[in-house]
Amino acid sequence: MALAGVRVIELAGLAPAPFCGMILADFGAKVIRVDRTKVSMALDTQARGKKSVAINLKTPEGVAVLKKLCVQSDVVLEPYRKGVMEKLGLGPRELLRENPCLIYARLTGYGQSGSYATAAGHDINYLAISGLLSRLGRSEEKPYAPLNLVADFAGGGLTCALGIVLALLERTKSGKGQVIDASMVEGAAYVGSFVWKSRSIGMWDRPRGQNMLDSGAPFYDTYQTSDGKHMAVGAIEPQFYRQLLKGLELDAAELPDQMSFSDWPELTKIFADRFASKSQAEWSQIFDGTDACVTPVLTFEEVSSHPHNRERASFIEDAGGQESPRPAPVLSRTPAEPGLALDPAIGEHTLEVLQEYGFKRADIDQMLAAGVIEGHAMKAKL
Ligand SMILES: CCCCCCCCCCCC[C@H](C)C(=O)SCCNC(=O)CCNC(=O)[C@H](O)C(C)(C)COP(=O)(O)OP(=O)(O)OC[C@H]1O[C@@H](n2cnc3c(N)ncnc32)[C@H](O)[C@@H]1OP(=O)(O)O
Repeated sequence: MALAGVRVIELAGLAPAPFCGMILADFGAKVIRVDRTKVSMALDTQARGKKSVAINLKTPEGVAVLKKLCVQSDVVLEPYRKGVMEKLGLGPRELLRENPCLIYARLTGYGQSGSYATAAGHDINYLAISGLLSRLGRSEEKPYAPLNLVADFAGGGLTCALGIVLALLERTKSGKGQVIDASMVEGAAYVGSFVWKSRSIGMWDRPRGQNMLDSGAPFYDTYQTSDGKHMAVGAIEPQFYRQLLKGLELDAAELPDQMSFSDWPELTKIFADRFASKSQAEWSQIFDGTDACVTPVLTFEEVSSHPHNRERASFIEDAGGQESPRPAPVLSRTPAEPGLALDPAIGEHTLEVLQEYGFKRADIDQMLAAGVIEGHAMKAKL
């Protein structure tokens, strides 16, 4: 796998950093998640392929253990508020001094500088400050955050993973590590570059929810079918739009022009009436195999059995029978090989990992007894 041999220490976090760690693990890195002690359940639902060690960082011994793990690794991924790692004596200055090859990734909402740097926040706040949230939502409605996908995952975890991979690549030339300041505000804004930069061609001149790609256009929206399901329509280009009209059995000559903004609400009603006349399965049969850019809106229960997804094996099942998406993209020679085992319990690999990193068994036992670290026992308590 592409990242085989890369050792990552991931400090347990809420959602973006765990996703970043899972991407690295999916593509072959050895990712060790550092959990707290005395917690009964991991909140990390993105733990595929990771190992878990439980360390109490409120003890000097615990901090020393983490330091030893970090300086022997390639990457440290930390999801805390600015200043937390410095307070522990584990800031980038300290760790890079001991291991100049270390890549130190800091994944936060607001970044390491600026007046919001130490403020608490979540995806919706970062999205708001990026400007993007103001553009999301339907006409005459308040801004609407599309789950926590944009800032936490696209602008956060994924962008941070890109930063880590870039730093690993650069390190092959310079031999040096570096610090990655991954701000979810900036990551989200960057993911939104198209929106920013396509203002120059008038793509977003109209209010929220009245533009081509924000549910303003009748040919780029979802429609309810007679069985209460939905179809997604993305027929932008004229040749595809013609096929949409053909499938809907509508005559272009009797309709307003596709790009007549003022007629979009009327056209949307016409399309809505048509879609409401047949079931999702009937519309799928009509549009499958055409270039009308019309597809059924599938539920999570339906995706893996859809022929296209099934043919590509786009979804995988873990040992507990839970389905999830296969890692993307697919690399031809060194594809990801996602672990299918159940997610690690907290501290499941403490002993194994510490021994691998050079700790003596007697020292491990002494730290276990003192509550500095926790091991397998936690699994039984879950
Ligand atoms: C009813 C509630 C149920 C909750 C269920 C949750 C289910 C998951 C839901 C996922 C929702 C995802 C949402 C939508 C998101 O947007 S997640 C993104 C959140 N934002 C970020 O990650 C940005 C960066 N992080 C932060 O800004 C902050 O960490 C935070 C998220 C605001 C949380 O702040 P806060 O809890 O005060 O923590 P921090 O200031 O980071 O400090 C962490 C403290 O914990 C300590 N710590 C860490 N590891 C250990 C350890 N192993 N052992 C002992 N202590 C540990 C650190 O030392 C630090 O302590 P201290 O410096 O405060 O004394």
